[in-house]
Amino acid sequence: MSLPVLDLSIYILGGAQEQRRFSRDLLSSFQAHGFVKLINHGFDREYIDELMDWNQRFFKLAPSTKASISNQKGVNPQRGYSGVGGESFKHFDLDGTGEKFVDVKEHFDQGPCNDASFPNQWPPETASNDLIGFRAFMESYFDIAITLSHQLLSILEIALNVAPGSLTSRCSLNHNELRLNHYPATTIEEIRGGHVRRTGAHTDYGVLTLLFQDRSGGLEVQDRSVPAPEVKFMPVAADDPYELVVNVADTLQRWTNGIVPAGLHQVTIPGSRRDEVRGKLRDRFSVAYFMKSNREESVGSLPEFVSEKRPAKYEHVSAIEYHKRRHAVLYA
Ligand SMILES: O=C(O)CCC(=O)C(=O)O
Ligand SMILES: [Fe+2]
Repeated sequence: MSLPVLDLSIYILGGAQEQRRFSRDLLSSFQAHGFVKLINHGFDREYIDELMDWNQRFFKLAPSTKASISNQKGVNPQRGYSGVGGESFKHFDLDGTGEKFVDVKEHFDQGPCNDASFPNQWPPETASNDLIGFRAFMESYFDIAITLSHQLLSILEIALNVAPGSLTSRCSLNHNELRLNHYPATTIEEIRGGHVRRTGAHTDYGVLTLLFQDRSGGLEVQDRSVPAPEVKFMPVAADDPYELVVNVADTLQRWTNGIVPAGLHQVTIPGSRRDEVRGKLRDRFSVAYFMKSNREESVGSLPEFVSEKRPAKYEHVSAIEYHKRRHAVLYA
């Protein structure tokens, strides 16, 4: 089975009927998989190539340069560089052994420009480190992704039959986050060995996540056709790095009172190599943009989605408090 691929230009250029159909298709893919793939999303190929190029250039920086902008470990939103082993999604320990896994990835996290509460940390840009223009590009990507994420959320409002702005107004401050991921080269043996992974199974905390991935493969989403309590995953094809992978995250699940559940996902051995017992895995790059709620907004069930038949499942807690609670587990 593969994820539905939707063409956003059908919505943008279409009439009312095409727009309604697109919004229904978006919602139904989210409900079936927690995920969808988009083409004609507005980012052209050169721009995505450039994004992936900056991603590679950032991680080629000297370890001491990356360390000079280290993220301060803790519950706050991440800013700057995190090295291998910084995170471990132990709480989604699906085999129930309670053992700690190390996620073999390094990442760079960025929040809104001029965020006084959680300021960004930028690497020095010099001719010798090949990074001149990094910050300007990353800030431009952050801004364009704001527009796209709002557009997708407003399309979902149509499908969910709620008033325009019911969801998007809760994201008006764009307290979003952008992450560059680098998974260093490893081996199949090491991952099969059990204590090393790329990214353990998890859901994202925000509203929607927009992801570009290179051609390496390894991203998997939960196969919801398999009944609980069993959890099985299916690979997300990685043959087209220009497709945008979009997934539902916790806040949207909570706001909609479980009507649009967050997509559980992980990064592991690529699907095409699932049957191999040994061999090298080349390094992998991805860029995740997390659309998030305004920090002080509640991430409890919204009244629009609560009824006598469907009582509220999610308590009212602010988005920033929710983020901190999830983060506390992440670094546990
Ligand atoms: O690298 C990927 O494809 C997924 C990354 C991811 O799940 C995340 O950064 O939250
Ligand atoms: Fe994720």
